Amino acid sequence: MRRKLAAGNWKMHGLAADLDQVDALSVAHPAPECDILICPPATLIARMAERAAGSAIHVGGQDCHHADAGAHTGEISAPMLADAGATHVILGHSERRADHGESDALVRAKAEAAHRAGLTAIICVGETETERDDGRTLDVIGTQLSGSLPATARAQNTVIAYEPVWAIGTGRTPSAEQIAEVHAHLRARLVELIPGGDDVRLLYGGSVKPSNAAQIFAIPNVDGALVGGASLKAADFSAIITALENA
Ligand SMILES: O=C[C@H](O)COP(=O)(O)O
Repeated sequence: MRRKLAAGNWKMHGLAADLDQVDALSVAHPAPECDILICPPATLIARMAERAAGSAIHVGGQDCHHADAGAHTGEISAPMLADAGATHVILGHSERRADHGESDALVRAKAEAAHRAGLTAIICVGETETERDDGRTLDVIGTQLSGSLPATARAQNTVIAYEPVWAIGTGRTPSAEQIAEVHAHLRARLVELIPGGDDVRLLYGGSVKPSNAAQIFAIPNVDGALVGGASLKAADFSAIITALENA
């Protein structure tokens, strides 16, 4: 039985005053029937981890370097994230793949670094609109998965997030059939690629909101969500968490 996961990605949003959201969520969900994770910008990780101590809320990073330490100005390593109180890290988000040219091989190296530091890697995959229109979605997703997944990946340290690039921040979502097709494909590939692949959690991400969460969580092989915009407001993220608990 895979425990569900509601993960919020704050992206480049959030100042100290926004840490109040953690208090609101921990009051609303003192003993949730799913895992709850917030990935704030790096500047807030340590303070958020302190704020979340004793609650059911986990804190994660949005990226890490593939090396544990070194002369890499501006970068943050996986051991640093763990030291700050993070338990998870998002890797290979399409915004990083697009903005920073991150390849599957680099994402894989980062995931290995995350595992060395004891972090759970949330590895993102997703097709562009052109790739979907060309009928290449499953090929693209399969290639990203096999290229980004390190040999160290197991259900205990790895989560896969399917995020169609065209659905991120757009208000558009794939049909239930389209999500089900991709998640079934990911599940089959995971079973082939790693021991215990059937137990790896698969998240959907891309314009998840309180109004569509229950419908998305009813889709087979959807074990939770990676939520962007709607995770910035505690009331909206709380409603999504509740939908996941009830799924
Ligand atoms: O990491 C989160 C995703 O990019 C989804 O973002 P969104 O919920 O704002 O569409």
